[in-house]
Amino acid sequence: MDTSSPPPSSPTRTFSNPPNYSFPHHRLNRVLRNPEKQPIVLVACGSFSPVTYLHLRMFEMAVDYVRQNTDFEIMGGYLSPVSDMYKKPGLLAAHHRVTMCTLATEQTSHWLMVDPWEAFQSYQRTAVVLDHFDYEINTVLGGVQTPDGEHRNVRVMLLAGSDLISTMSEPGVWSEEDLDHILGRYGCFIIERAGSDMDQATDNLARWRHNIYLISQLIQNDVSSTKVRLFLRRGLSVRYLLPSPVVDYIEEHGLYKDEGPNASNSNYSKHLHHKDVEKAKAEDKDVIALKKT
Ligand SMILES: Nc1ncnc2c1ncn2[C@@H]1O[C@H](COP(=O)(O)OP(=O)(O)OP(=O)(O)O)[C@@H](O)[C@H]1O
Ligand SMILES: O=C(O)c1ccc[n+]([C@@H]2O[C@H](COP(=O)([O-])O)[C@@H](O)[C@H]2O)c1
Repeated sequence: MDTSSPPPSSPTRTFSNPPNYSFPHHRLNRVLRNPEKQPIVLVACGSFSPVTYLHLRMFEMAVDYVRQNTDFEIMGGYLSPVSDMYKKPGLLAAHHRVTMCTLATEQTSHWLMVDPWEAFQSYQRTAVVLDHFDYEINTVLGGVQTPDGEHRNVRVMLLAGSDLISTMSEPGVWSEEDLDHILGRYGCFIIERAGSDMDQATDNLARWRHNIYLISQLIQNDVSSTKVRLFLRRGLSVRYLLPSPVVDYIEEHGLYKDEGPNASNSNYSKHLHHKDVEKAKAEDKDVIALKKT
């Protein structure tokens, strides 16, 4: 890794903030431990309906990978739950998803944060979300410092599962310009996901290979929010699949007892990925299996 390469400059976009919004940075490390390293921040975009231990584990896997294989230093990590306007089936209202992510990060982690910026407004493309982080961290906060007080810009990087990255090769889901922005300018860490071939997922993204870091799952975990929602609908326990405060919150508020507001939403077809079709098929199989019990 060439740490002398210039960090991405702040974008020229203007951003619309939700009412009463302030960028969370209470756990952002503002001083590099090692001045030779390039400071980065990890951003995971997704539905988080609900957040699971696997979503949190993705960050820990990235920490180990970064320490062992790169010249980066991680200054912070963020979950960025998607807007209600994404209208994906099973997508619970943003305030519940943000609260669950906040419970999970504040009560089980010392360094992860939740940014509600995209959740509480109209749908924002991932390229715009990453620009928002770049703007807040490098332009508004002024980046970070070395132990000697030298300024450094922080590189924002996407953290995603291999199912999400494989949608980047599917026609009509992501714009070419946005892919170049996300993978060319920022870069990403991809966590292997059961049922999603990592090499196939990145085959068509070869021109950005230098900015794509593939992380194998050494302990396989195929928990998904879809399966958790299915269990909850069937009255099955999800304890120890999700952080306890999240399970308690779901129980207290009686969440996920039905299929949710977007169950048969045809508008979502714009975003309907191959992986969702596969998941829907798997869910059908699981329902049949559960009915037999
Ligand atoms: N088991 C997993 N292995 C690797 N990555 C995962 C896993 N579960 C989720 N992710 C990643 O976490 C991010 C957020 O995912 P998301 O909220 O869509 O979770 P999900 O479990 O895939 O949800 P759903 O089942 O509702 O589609 C995405 O980048 C996704 O690829
Ligand atoms: O920016 C895009 O064009 C784009 C296209 C498809 C998906 N995304 C983002 O990827 C995430 C996918 O979440 P999910 O739950 O559908 O796996 C979510 O944060 C979306 O906003 C983003």
